[in-house]
Formats: sequence, structure tokens, C-alpha cells
Amino acid sequence: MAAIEIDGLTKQFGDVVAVNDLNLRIKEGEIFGFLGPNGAGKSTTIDILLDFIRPTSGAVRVLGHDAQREGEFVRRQIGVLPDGYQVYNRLTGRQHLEFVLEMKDVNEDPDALLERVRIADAADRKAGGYSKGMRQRLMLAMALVGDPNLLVLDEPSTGLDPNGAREMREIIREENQRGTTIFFSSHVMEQVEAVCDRVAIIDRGELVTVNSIDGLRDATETGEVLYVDVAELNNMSIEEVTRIDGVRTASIDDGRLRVTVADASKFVVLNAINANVIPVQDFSVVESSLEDLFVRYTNHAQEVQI
Ligand SMILES: Nc1ncnc2c1ncn2[C@@H]1O[C@H](COP(=O)(O)OP(=O)(O)OP(=O)(O)O)[C@@H](O)[C@H]1O
Repeated sequence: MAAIEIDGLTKQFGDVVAVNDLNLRIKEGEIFGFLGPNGAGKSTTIDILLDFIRPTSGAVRVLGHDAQREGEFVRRQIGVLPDGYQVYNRLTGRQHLEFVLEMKDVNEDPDALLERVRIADAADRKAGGYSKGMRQRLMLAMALVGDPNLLVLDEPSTGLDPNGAREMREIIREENQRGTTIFFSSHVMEQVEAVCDRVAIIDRGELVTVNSIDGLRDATETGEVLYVDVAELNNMSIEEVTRIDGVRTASIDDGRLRVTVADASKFVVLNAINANVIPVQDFSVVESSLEDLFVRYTNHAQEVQI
């Protein structure tokens, strides 16, 4: 059984087609990243999955149940970390969990849940005094009540510092190792790259690709970026590099020449730069980050947020 099955999903808001004939299968046990630039249709898809809004056409099954006809049942089966959450400032961390435990009629130790998200030592503090990262972990602990088989995380690392984001990744991995399927939306490329088994990229409501990170790299013409140290860079030399056979893009990145290569040897390109444009002092080859791939797939460089 797939954890999530999305079939021919379309959602229109008046003239705006937010999601257009989306088909997607998320397997049980996966960590699945749902990526797309702003306005791509990620939140709309998640809202349909949770039956907060109804699709124009198409169907969604979550853990084998129809998300629309059995919406309430589905919501009880899954844990959700919503985007734009709010804590109750005057309640402690433990009180937040006690509230959810009672609502869901679940008998679990709130402290053990807080331990899982590493804020057990702040159990008796009021959540109003928690940092952003601690609030996010508290929300995650609330999502973990009842040990759901599926976690839906909407932008789980937004606003977290690098340590907070790393810890969030570790918690996600730990929960996945307990057998939980994880579906998370993000436009934080590094986060997705570090933790996901597979990703789907959507753009303007349409599925652009679904693949593993390595698969995405293999499917593009080149998975590598060439960084070249040269004495002096200007727009003229960038122009000239762009005209070299096999060069797909050339730009200036942090004082270095950044070149992506298509259907050509990197060394042939390097030689051509050295011989015909500007002497090469040093170079390095870096595998494409998911961000590079994302930009290539969606062609919306300006909309990528990190
Ligand atoms: N209630 C609504 N009424 C009208 N248009 C809407 C509504 N909700 C979403 N849209 C439109 O649908 C499209 C998809 O929006 P959605 O919020 O799903 O994108 P997203 O991928 O989650 O974006 P972001 O990363 O910015 O949160 C956008 O063009 C948006 O303006």
C-alpha cells in the first residue's frame, strides 16, 4: 500500500489553476520531499491531503483511505506540522502535550514525547518563552502524539538556524527509522537534499519530475559545476566563456568563474578558457546541489529561497 496516492488532482481557484492533474505515489517508509518555488501548489496539495480544502477533480488516498470521504479519520491517523503554527504562550510544553493527548484520547508520557524532540528540560517552561526552534520542536512533538504512521511537515525548518535545521533533520531521520513515512514540503534545498529518499518538484501546479537526488543528477546532462579561479573577471570574459563549445552557463560566483558544462569534457572546456579567454589559476569541480537541479528544472532562479 502506498502511504499517499494522488491521482489526477486538480484545484482551481477561479481562474488560477493551483494544482493541475497531479499524480504522485509516496511509498510507505519513505522520506519524501515536495519541492517547488513560491506559488507552485505545495500548500494547496497538502491542504487537500488533510481535507482542509476540496479538489476541483481527482482523488487522494492517505494510508489507504480516501482523504475527502474519510477526512476526519485520515487526520487522526497522521501527524501534521503545519506552516505558520502558533503556540499558546501561557501554557508550558508539557501542558501543550497533555492537551493533545486528551484531545486524541491517547495514553502516552508527555515527557517521553518532549524527549524525542529534545526539549524535555524545558517541559515546565511556558511556551511563550521558547525560541522559534523550540516552538517548532514542540509542534513536532504534538504531531507525534499517537505514533502516527505518516508525518506531514510543511516547511519544517523555516526560520531555524543551521544547528536547529540539523537537529530537525536528525529528528526526522529518527522518526523515519521508527517506521514513519515522512512527506515534507520545502523550498530549502539543502534540507531536502540531506534527508530525502526521493523528491518531487512541482512548478505552476504541474509535476516537473519525481526522482531520487542521484536520479535527478543522472537525468540532467551534467551533474557537475566547474569553479575556476582566474586573475581577473569581467562581463566580457563571461561572454567569451559562454561562447565556448560545450559551455551551458557561465557566471561570476564569489569572485570565481562558475561554469556548467553540457556534452563536453570539463578539461577541454578548462583548456579553452585558459588558452582563449583568461589564464586559469586553479579550479574545482563540485557536484550539482539540489538547488542547481531545482533551478534547472523550474528555471526560476530568482524565486529560489534559501
Ligand atoms: N484560497 C486561494 N484563493 C485564490 N488563489 C489561491 C488560494 N490558495 C492558493 N492560491 C493560488 O494557488 C497557487 C498555488 O499556491 P500554494 O499556496 O499552493 O503554493 P505554494 O507552493 O505552497 O507556495 P509557497 O511556497 O509560496 O507557500 C498560487 O498562485 C496561489 O496564489
